[in-house]
Amino acid sequence: MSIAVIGAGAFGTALAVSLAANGPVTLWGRDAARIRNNPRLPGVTLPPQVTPTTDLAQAARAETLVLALPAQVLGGFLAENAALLDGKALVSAAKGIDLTTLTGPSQLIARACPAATAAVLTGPSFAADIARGLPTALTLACTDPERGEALQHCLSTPVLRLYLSSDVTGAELGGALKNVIAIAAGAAIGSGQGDSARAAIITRGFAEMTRLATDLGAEAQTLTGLSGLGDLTLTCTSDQSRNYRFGHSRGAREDFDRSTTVEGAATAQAVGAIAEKRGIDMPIVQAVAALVSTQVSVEKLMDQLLNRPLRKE
Ligand SMILES: NC(=O)C1=CN([C@@H]2O[C@H](COP(=O)(O)OP(=O)(O)OC[C@H]3O[C@@H](n4cnc5c(N)ncnc54)[C@H](O)[C@@H]3O)[C@@H](O)[C@H]2O)C=CC1
Ligand SMILES: O=C(CO)COP(=O)(O)O
Repeated sequence: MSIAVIGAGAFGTALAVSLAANGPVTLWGRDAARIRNNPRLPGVTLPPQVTPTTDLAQAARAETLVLALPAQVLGGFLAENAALLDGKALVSAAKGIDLTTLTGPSQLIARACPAATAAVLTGPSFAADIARGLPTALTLACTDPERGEALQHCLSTPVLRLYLSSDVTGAELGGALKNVIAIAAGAAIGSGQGDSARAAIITRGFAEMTRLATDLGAEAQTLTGLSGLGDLTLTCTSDQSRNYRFGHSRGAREDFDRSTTVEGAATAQAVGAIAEKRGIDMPIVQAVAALVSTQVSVEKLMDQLLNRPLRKE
């Protein structure tokens, strides 16, 4: 199966470098100079098996396209390039919910490219770790069992181990929601609330993730896997996470580079809107939505969370 990675940011570049262990890979990006020398992934050079290109038609000749674009640009990109992409196997690596349509990557693919096979690649994985060839386990979710298995095999490498799931909704919601909770965890640590408060945010955040995902048709078990609890743990506890660092900067009242991709910010607002519509209690997500869209302080939001009525676990 020929492979192209679409999007030459940190994650797309890391995936292309890793997948080169299996054979040739095309890496598409908008800027030729930045594809070869990605400022978001310093020190990483493309192996000869990776062919960089700015020609989307050339990249789209591959049978399998891994879409490594930010969640908020994915819908527009798919709509604009549907003629080239429809009918392919489209594997989204984006972790977010689209703020315009309030849907995840698989629905964006289905809407723009109805003849495509949609799959989701998600789970605990920092681009820098993957690019360095460190061992990583991910979830590959696809509703079609045969195509899912074929993708699992073609996208696994000796150090990148993919576990197959048919629960696309659960897998993509786990990846999207953990970013929101990571912002909350970072904010708690940045504002000096301590490690115990972070553990409470991770645990109660996981309860919120499961509540929403199961309401939307996901299996609860998926949330306990790599794409849910696995990625939540990684992202809430590592300085490598941009979502965590963004939350930390808000808590510590420090500056943050606004050009950084922080998927949890828009996703908090999207999920807040979904939760409100469906009457689902998601106080941590709503607090993060307020944090990213207003000037409210982390301390005030913490007070609001702590002053909620006591309840059963
Ligand atoms: N960096 C990481 O460690 C991981 C990232 N991801 C996910 O991968 C997705 C991409 O993230 P990163 O690569 O890290 O972000 P990034 O900020 O490093 O790169 C984003 C890339 O998208 C391109 N881009 C932006 N708008 C575009 C458009 N309209 N058309 C075409 N290209 C466009 C940019 O030029 C850039 O190359 C996100 O959803 C993220 O959550 C998933 C796992 C790990
Ligand atoms: O998704 C990731 C790790 O699994 C990367 O997290 P950040 O986007 O917060 O850096």
